[in-house]
Amino acid sequence: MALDTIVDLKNVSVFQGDHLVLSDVNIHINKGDFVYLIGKTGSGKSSLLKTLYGELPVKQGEGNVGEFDLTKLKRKQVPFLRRNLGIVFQDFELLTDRNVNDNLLFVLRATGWKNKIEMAARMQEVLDKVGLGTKGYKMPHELSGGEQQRVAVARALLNDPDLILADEPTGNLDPNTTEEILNLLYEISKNGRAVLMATHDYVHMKKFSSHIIRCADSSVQTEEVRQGAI
Ligand SMILES: Nc1ncnc2c1ncn2[C@@H]1O[C@H](COP(=O)(O)OP(=O)(O)OP(=O)(O)O)[C@@H](O)[C@H]1O
Repeated sequence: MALDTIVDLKNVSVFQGDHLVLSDVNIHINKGDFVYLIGKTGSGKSSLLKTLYGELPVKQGEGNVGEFDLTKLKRKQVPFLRRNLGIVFQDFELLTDRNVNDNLLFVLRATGWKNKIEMAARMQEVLDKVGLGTKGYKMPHELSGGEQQRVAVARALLNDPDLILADEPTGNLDPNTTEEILNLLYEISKNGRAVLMATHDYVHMKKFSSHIIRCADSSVQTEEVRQGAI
């Protein structure tokens, strides 16, 4: 794979059980790319993301995410794949019984960090990056939806992933907050990572030049889009 390649799928079929969701999927994502994943409800967006984070196996075709060959991925390797990814969901999925710092600490510990000073420094770094440098002591319920999603983005950045996968990350947010989160994800992609984001939000999509992957009729098409072109 070329050095800048983060995702490379060739003729991949995506199954949910025996049900063929997508066939002949060809996708190439490089460092710096900000890619929207669109398509009607049930067209296979989440299934495609699940394939990329090792939740659904690649049984047909060839697939690589970073250094990982998805066709050869064993169950026990999935956590290592996920350490190289940041995943953000629509409903934030923060642990509600602990504050922001402890949410981040939980992930650091689960991914092998041991040194307390290094962990504290990394947590501060990612919170600063999402503009929540002073809110580490807050409980999730003390934060707005947009702030909670920023925490989820901070959490996704902890292990400095090459690829952020976001499944409708702005689905529960108002338009202004949506724009803030999109700006944040866009900026992250421009710092040498890639972002693949499933969305139904066609309005905000116009704001960025980016690539689009469209799921329809059991297949995907890739399009390039310029500002205002949709
Ligand atoms: N766990 C599952 N078992 C079996 N079939 C599933 C499962 N999850 C999804 N499917 C089916 O796979 C197809 C694709 O679903 P998927 O969730 O990937 O679509 P989506 O584009 O993400 O939809 P949405 O926009 O509603 O999130 C649908 O037909 C759905 O019914």
